[in-house]
Amino acid sequence: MRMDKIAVQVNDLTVAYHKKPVLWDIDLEIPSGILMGIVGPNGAGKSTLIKTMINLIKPLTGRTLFWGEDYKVNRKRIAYVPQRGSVDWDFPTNVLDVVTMGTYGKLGWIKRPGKKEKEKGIKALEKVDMLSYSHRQISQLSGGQQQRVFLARALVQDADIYFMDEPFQGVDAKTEKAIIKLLEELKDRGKTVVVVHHDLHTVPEYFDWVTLLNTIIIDYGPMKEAFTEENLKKTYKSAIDAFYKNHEEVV
Ligand SMILES: Nc1ncnc2c1ncn2[C@@H]1O[C@H](COP(=O)(O)OP(=O)(O)OP(=O)(O)O)[C@@H](O)[C@H]1O
Repeated sequence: MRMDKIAVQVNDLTVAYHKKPVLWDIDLEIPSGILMGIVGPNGAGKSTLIKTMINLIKPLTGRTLFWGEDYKVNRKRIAYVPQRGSVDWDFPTNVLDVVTMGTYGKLGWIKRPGKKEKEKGIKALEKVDMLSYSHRQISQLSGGQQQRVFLARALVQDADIYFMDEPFQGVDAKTEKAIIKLLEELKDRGKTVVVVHHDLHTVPEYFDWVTLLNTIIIDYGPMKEAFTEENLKKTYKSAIDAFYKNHEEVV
């Protein structure tokens, strides 16, 4: 694969919490311009993988390169939408402010968002159908609305790579459709989109690449090649075994 076609390169990445490895010797190459799902059972290390790639967690070994360079060099080109549950929604701020704050990556820390940034924020809110909530406190939003606000915030950043940790969690079917449409639009504009996803049924429909993770990488690649029954069995085997062990008395 040519270097300029690879957006992200992960080498020998091992991560542990309290000395217990949760990611083991991860090697992964993500080409530019794909829409990729990361799947695996609960606790497989999906969120940890994304967070480690973008320097939020320090690995024991290994590193991640973006377009062949360190994360720090490319910080402004990388957007991250965390899991909704990991954010303090009681923070006293309104929807438009949260969204315009997404432009900080471009503004630097000192400058406050001005008229131009506000206009960008409004456009993004319009795109996710949340404009009428722009002055609402973020504590007064439903789960699906929070998710849309986060998406708008990522959109104003106008990054080249988007990492999203379970963007469909707790949203209704209509919002899910709207989000997937946006992700496809990003891809059509040449962006790289990486999404932690839970629902195996929708994986082939939503994404064109998939990574199967369970502490180690089981496989990754184009959907047809990687999303096979055998790979799925390998990925979920320990989870299935654990389920039957816990339910021995009832099965
Ligand atoms: N801050 C932390 N301290 C200690 N252990 C952690 C921490 N964060 C995650 N873990 C553990 O690391 C493992 C991987 O967690 P991670 O959240 O990356 O998995 P995941 O695949 O995203 O899970 P899920 O699908 O349930 O969200 C789990 O066993 C989890 O309990």
